[in-house]
Amino acid sequence: MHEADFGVAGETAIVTGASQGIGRSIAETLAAGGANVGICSREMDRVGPVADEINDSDVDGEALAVECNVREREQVEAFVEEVVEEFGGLDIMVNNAGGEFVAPFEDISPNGFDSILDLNVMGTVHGMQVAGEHMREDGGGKIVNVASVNGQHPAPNESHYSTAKAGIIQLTETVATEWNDDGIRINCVAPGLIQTPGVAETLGIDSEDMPPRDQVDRRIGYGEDIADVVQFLVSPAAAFMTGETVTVKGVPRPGNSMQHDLGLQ
Ligand SMILES: CCC/C=C/C(=O)SCCNC(=O)CCNC(=O)[C@H](O)C(C)(C)COP(=O)([O-])OP(=O)([O-])OC[C@H]1O[C@@H](n2cnc3c(N)ncnc32)[C@H](O)[C@@H]1OP(=O)([O-])[O-]
Ligand SMILES: NC(=O)C1=CN([C@@H]2O[C@H](COP(=O)(O)OP(=O)(O)OC[C@H]3O[C@@H](n4cnc5c(N)ncnc54)[C@H](OP(=O)(O)O)[C@@H]3O)[C@@H](O)[C@H]2O)C=CC1
Repeated sequence: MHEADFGVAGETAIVTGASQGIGRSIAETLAAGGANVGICSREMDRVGPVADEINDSDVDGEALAVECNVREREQVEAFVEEVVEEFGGLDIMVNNAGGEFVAPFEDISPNGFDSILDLNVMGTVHGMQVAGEHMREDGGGKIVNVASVNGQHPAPNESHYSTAKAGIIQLTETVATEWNDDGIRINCVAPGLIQTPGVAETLGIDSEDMPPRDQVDRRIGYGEDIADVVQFLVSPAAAFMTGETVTVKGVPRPGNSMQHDLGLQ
């Protein structure tokens, strides 16, 4: 009888942008599943306590925090190297670090547009290329990129971010075909609106009284909604999936976008 295997125990994973929000949920979930996790953010003061909390808990996975700005190639190289040395390899790379500001297209300067492309697209390119090199040497691995429903549907006032996230979806599909022979599976997750500190700051919304996770409608997402899907994508259960983008957005609505969810569209 076939039994599905969603396990990650004993694997080594990297999660970028894990001091809070979705990245933190992914790191905690993989560590609870028994994976060792290397996590980064731009500030050790913010990401260090997340690793401490994982290491002080009773989960099987260990955590290593490293200060790393994913926009800086050399920092990504040093981060990945440190994790490989600490845990003896690299099986899973989750390119989660990303972000934006909200502004009409005509008000976004070339430098402003470029900063969002650099953070989201080039941050992912650095993570994929640096991790990919280690994975090729080790005979394979799994990569998950974090895009957004905004890369799939129009989202007014987020032209730079939507362009970047659409790019991440295409990057996933294309490189998955190139690296298939190296045993590297690459997939993407496209979250709908997820309650995180970043969203609270960017959109000024918080959701103290969210319905429980088993309710799909009338709520925005939890970080764990994304983390569970990421764990599936890097597990043996997803062995026949590569180059895919999995949308995780609760109840589908016409013109689904974050603005729509917020009643702004
Ligand atoms: C629906 C939303 C869902 C949310 C999803 C999330 O991802 S939530 C996650 C939310 N959390 C995060 O996003 C956290 C991560 N955020 C970051 O890393 C950075 O804040 C950054 C990448 C957004 C900018 O990085 P950086 O160091 O390069 O910043 P910098 O200060 O050097 O500015 C560069 C250029 O951008 C311009 N500009 C900036 N703001 C605005 C604005 N509001 N308006 C117009 N323009 C703006 C600025 O003027 C400058 O252009 P200029 O004047 O030289 O022509
Ligand atoms: N929340 C949502 O509704 C959605 C989010 N997403 C995507 O999910 C991902 C996570 O979003 P969310 O959790 O909401 O974001 P948050 O802003 O809450 O968290 C972002 C994380 O990324 C880190 N980070 C930001 N910039 C960098 C950088 N240059 N280098 C390294 N780390 C960085 C931050 O750490 P620090 O500040 O300490 O550096 C923080 O840990 C992003 O890619 C986002 O675009 C997609 C769709 C919806």
